[in-house]
Amino acid sequence: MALAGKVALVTGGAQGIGRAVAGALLQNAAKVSLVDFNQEAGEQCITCFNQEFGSDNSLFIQCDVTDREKLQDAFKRTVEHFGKLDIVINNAGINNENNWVKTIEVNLTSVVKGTYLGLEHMSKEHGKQGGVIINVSSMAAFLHSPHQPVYTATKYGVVGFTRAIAEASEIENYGVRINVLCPAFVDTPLLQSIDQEEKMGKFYKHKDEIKHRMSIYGVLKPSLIAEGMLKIINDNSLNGAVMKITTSKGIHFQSYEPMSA
Ligand SMILES: NC(=O)C1=CN([C@@H]2O[C@H](COP(=O)(O)OP(=O)(O)OC[C@H]3O[C@@H](n4cnc5c(N)ncnc54)[C@H](O)[C@@H]3O)[C@@H](O)[C@H]2O)C=CC1
Ligand SMILES: CCCCCC(=O)/C=C/[C@H]1C=CC(=O)[C@@H]1CCCCCCC(=O)O
Repeated sequence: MALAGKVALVTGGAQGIGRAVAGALLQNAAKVSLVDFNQEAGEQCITCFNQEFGSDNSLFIQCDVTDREKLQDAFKRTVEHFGKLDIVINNAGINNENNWVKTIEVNLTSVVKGTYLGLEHMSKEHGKQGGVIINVSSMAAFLHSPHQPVYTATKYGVVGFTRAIAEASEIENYGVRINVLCPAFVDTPLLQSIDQEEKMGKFYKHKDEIKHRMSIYGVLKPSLIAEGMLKIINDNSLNGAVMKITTSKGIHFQSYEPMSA
């Protein structure tokens, strides 16, 4: 998919990985709708994007992705503002083992809802033109963290859901490619949650073990994750792909044995 003129909706787009991929999309002449519940970060981000890329190419919508009606409205407002939708990046995520119900709601339930909303606005079954959806998981889906069991579960779930709905999209000819991206540790504010007992709960005592893993595996730059996302968007052959991004191997893909009878 050529990016110029394309419209992308990015959840969690106000900071971290979401902001990085939004900036990369704007640099390639796409238009972006940032859906984030952090009003201050969203306004600050949009101010920067408007200065760098012009005020007609970015939109900030304050929205908690766990509020289904507000998320549905965010998609509707994005299409009303830009006239169409081509790319959805379900990126918003948290690390909160203390409030693990919320973690499931943000990291998994909202990714499912965002995927279905993306299909509503892009799928040929709804008379639309097709598009691309990227769901953000984690390398925790391959190297589980004993100190983040629910975070790990949500990221496993995002991989499984994405692979399944991608095959459904192919079978039903939705015209929408759906892929999942699994980064290792990335240098974003999310990592601050490791030092927050209110987020880590009873696993807080293991924070130094997580930091030790970070020292072993390294910490990636958000720009590399954005590079991986653009690769997925630009490669029309990718559907149901599981992209992994690590310090040791860079951007690569998980391979799976064909399903046996
Ligand atoms: N930072 C890391 O080491 C890694 C992050 N990831 C995943 O990447 C994604 C992005 O994470 P980061 O950029 O690192 O985090 P971040 O905390 O820097 O940014 C996340 C953004 O999502 C927003 N957000 C959180 N909950 C929301 C909600 N309920 N509604 C709307 N917006 C909400 C936040 O306001 C923030 O702007 C997440 O899914 C995370 O699990 C995956 C692997 C590693
Ligand atoms: C800690 C809060 C933010 C969580 C970010 C995240 O998703 C972390 C994932 C890590 C959890 C357990 C792990 O060890 C995950 C990283 C695994 C990296 C594996 C790299 C392997 C390699 O380089 O070959």
